[in-house]
Amino acid sequence: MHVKQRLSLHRGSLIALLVMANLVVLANLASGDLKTVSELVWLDIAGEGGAALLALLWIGLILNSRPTGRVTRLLVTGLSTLFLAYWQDLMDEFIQLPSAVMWDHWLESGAMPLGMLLLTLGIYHWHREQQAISAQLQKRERVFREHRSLDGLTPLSGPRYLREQLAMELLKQDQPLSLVMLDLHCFDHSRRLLGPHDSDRLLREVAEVLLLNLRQQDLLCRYAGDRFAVVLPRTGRQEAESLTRELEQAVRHFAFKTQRGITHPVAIMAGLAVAHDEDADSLIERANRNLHSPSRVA
Ligand SMILES: Nc1nc2c(ncn2[C@@H]2O[C@H](COP(=O)(O)OP(=O)(O)OP(=O)(O)O)[C@@H](O)[C@H]2O)c(=O)[nH]1
Repeated sequence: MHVKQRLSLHRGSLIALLVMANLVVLANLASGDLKTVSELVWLDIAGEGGAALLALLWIGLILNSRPTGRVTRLLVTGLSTLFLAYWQDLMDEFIQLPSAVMWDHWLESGAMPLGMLLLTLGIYHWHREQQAISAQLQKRERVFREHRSLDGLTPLSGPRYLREQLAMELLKQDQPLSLVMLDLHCFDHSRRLLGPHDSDRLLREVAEVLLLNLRQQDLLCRYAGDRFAVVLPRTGRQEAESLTRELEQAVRHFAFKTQRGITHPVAIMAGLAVAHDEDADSLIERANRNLHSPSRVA
């Protein structure tokens, strides 16, 4: 989003600040007299004017980088109040107010602590918001790191994780467990036809299609190059066969588009193994073997 678009989201706050700043100028002009040039103290003008300008700059930076909401409101209101205190301080340098006028003291001395208080509240909530965001980022970073160490191409885990998860599921002896191996048909041919970029994207998109067609409890892993493995916990033969058919159909109906917009047909072969009394490696081996058997099930 452009700076202009972002600032337009906060148009109300900016207009309110402009109106307040103008009112302060008008109130000073209406109540006091302009000082002569010889009465001006340039160092004070530079210091107070600089502070007011910095407060404005901070408001601009916050409005440009933050979404609307409570934290932004607190920060901007606090900084605007501080700006008004400095602004009145600056007016004092140009306009002499009669000693009977008290509102300028209130504006200078009252607005400053109020602005600080609002700013502190805003920073406190900003800090909490940042903690929540950091916690989420850490989680994502961990997931990303784990996945990266297993498979750099798809957002899936690799064969090591598959074996670990299968071993865990196989411990639950009272529940049926199925494993489906899925292998892209003639992927070597596709890779040569499509080139490395499109064939990589094909693998990623097939992984997404498969994920979309799985249930919450299922686990999809990338077993090797163009081979995927699906762990189906609490699933017996009949249900596993029906899920396998659905996965095959989903991939067959997937119209992969090359970079040039041409549809490239995709098909997948499946091998299903229902767990008996065995370990993860033997289950994987049987599912792999069934990829090449006409019945695809054992
Ligand atoms: N683009 C890309 N290709 C890969 C990747 N990993 C493996 N491959 C390719 O996948 C192809 C797998 O070829 P094969 O094992 O012969 O499989 P296939 O061509 O599908 O043959 P069938 O399984 O018999 O249908 C090889 O050409 C590998 O180079 C990868 O990460 N990206």
